[in-house]
Amino acid sequence: MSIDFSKYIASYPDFPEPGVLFRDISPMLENGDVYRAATDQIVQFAQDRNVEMIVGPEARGFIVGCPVAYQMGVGFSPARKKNKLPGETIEESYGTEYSQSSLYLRTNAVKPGQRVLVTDDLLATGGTIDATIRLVEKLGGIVVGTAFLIELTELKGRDKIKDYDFFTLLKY
Ligand SMILES: O=P(O)(O)OC[C@H]1O[C@H](OP(=O)(O)OP(=O)(O)O)[C@H](O)[C@@H]1O
Ligand SMILES: Nc1ncnc2[nH]cnc12
Repeated sequence: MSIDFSKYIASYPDFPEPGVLFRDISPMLENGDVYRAATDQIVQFAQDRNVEMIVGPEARGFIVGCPVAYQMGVGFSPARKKNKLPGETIEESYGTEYSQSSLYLRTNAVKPGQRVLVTDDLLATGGTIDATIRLVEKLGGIVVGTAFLIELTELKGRDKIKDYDFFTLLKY
């Protein structure tokens, strides 16, 4: 059965601030068959690249990366916002369509030479995923792929990650 995934994305103008058309993945997550089918496509992409570890940024990167990690039997490490991760961490700052922030990763999250998939729900300006990739590479990980549910093509986030293999389910 082929699924029209676009039917499971809700669009909200002027959220969280004027001028932003927010693409919400909640309807996709709320339908078990659709969430699983979307996850399966990313699992296939990751298996083709012999992924050994997954890293995703807070918060929606967890929603995409964790079921893929579970299905593949590999680890998942969260890249988190300020004051969320205890212990020794590394930091990268970044900007997005509507925020300026930093992400942190545990220094033990990734082993040097490990093949890492970086996941998020949506690629917009690419600031978030670029910071996540920099964190992984600082630890010596090899980013063998980036995977999203949605790419907002007008915001040209792909330009920031053109050196990396890329998967997206949907484009707007
Ligand atoms: O490509 P970019 O311009 O960086 O934008 C994409 C990022 O923005 C959203 O996260 P947000 O910062 O809203 O955090 P959240 O997942 O905690 O809601 C989204 O989930 C991506 O992580
Ligand atoms: N337009 C958008 N919709 C949903 N999440 C986003 N993150 C950044 N831009 C977004």
